[in-house]
Formats: sequence, C-alpha cells, structure tokens
Amino acid sequence: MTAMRVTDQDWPAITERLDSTGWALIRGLVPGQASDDIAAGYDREDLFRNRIVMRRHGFGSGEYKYFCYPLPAMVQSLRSELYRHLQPVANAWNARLKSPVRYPPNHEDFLARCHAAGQTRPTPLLLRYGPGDYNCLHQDLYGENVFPIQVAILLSDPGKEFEGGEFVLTEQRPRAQSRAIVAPLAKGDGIAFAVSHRPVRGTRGDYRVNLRHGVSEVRTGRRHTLGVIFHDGA
Ligand SMILES: O=C(O)CCC(=O)C(=O)O
Ligand SMILES: [Fe+2]
Repeated sequence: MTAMRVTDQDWPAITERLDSTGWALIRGLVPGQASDDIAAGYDREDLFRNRIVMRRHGFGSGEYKYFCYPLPAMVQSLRSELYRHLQPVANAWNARLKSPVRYPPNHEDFLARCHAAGQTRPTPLLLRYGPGDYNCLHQDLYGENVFPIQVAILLSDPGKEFEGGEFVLTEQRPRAQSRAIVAPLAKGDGIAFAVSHRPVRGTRGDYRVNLRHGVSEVRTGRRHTLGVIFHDGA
C-alpha cells in the first residue's frame, strides 16, 4: 500500500554510514506528490494534538504540530517500517555503550514499553518554516525511554520552494570543540541521525559522542519537514 520507499533502500550502506558518522541520508524516501500531501495536512486541525510556536519557548522561529493517534497511514507505516531497519543499529549502539537496554523487533512492542512508563503521547511532528525562521540546535528527548536514532524527512524543494533552511548537525567529542555538518537533503529525502549520542571507537574502547540537530535560517519561501521520533512522550 505504501508510497514510501523504505524496504528497497540500501540498508547495509545506511547502517554503515550511521555507524561511522552518526547520520545517514535515505534518498527518495517519500515521492514528491506524497511529500506535498503530507505537508498540506499541516492546515488540518483534526490531525494534531498540539501546536508549538517555537519563539514562545526559545526553540527558534517557526512552528510545528504533533500528530495525534491514530497517525495518518503514511506516517504510521513510515514510523513502523523505519523502526524495523533501525532497531538492529540501535541495539548494537547500546551494546557498544554498555547500556543494558535492548529494542524489540516490532515498533508496537517498544511503544507498549513507553506507554507503560507513562510516555503515551505521540511524537511524530510536522514543522513549518517561513522567511526568517530557524530551529535552534536541540535533542528530541521526551522521557526515560529513548530510541537512539530518529528520522527527519524534507517535504519541500530546496532552491525552488525555499532557500536557506539547511538541516545541520553538530557533533561534540569529549574535550573537543563542536563541529558542524550540513546535510544535503533534497525534497523527499530522509536523514537518520543520533537523537543525543552515539558510540565512537577509540583506542581504549567505545566512547560517547554528543549530537544536536537544527535548521539554519530560511531566507525565502516555505519549508516543511516530517519528524519521525520512535519513542513516545510524557
Ligand atoms: O525541520 C527540520 O529539518 C528539523 C526537524 C526536527 O528538528 C526533527 O525532526 O526533530
Ligand atoms: Fe528535532
């Protein structure tokens, strides 16, 4: 049924990129028409539980809305299918970081764990930026239960529908300055990245590197993103 191209991605290559750099592009994840359809949903009040005006919270400028359950079919299938491919990576990261937490193969079972711990609110979100808007560097943590990888999907065409508004990551290694990464996303591309930290192999075993993500200022036009976070929120 799905218009999403999850299963036919090169998951071994994506896994290798995630392991070596903490982020990976997932090219052509959502076709153009489906991207437009998801973005057009922003104006439908019935799809969402909450609207956040970023400036009010010091998060940046622009706004976003959290979907309510049941999620739109496309968002629901993206979330459960992406989880299935990212779950082995998440388990390997936790093993390397000596965390005892392991993630079950099915997203539903992980959500049951979140819900039992009081994290019952859906976290997938739709973001909208206009000229002058930006998203400050942050980490999407919503409680004790954390799935360590998330996916953001660009729904607008850079250079055509908007200018500026680049997806950025910063990585901070222990005792070092932060370094910036600009992800070259096209419309419909996804980026999988570490929510808060990832393991890096050092001479004395794996150590923990911190990541944050955000969006540089949009200069012109309108930019929409779908955020897929796998843990639910309190
Ligand atoms: O708009 C973006 O590209 C960033 C969205 C974001 O922060 C997220 O999906 O968690
Ligand atoms: Fe985010």
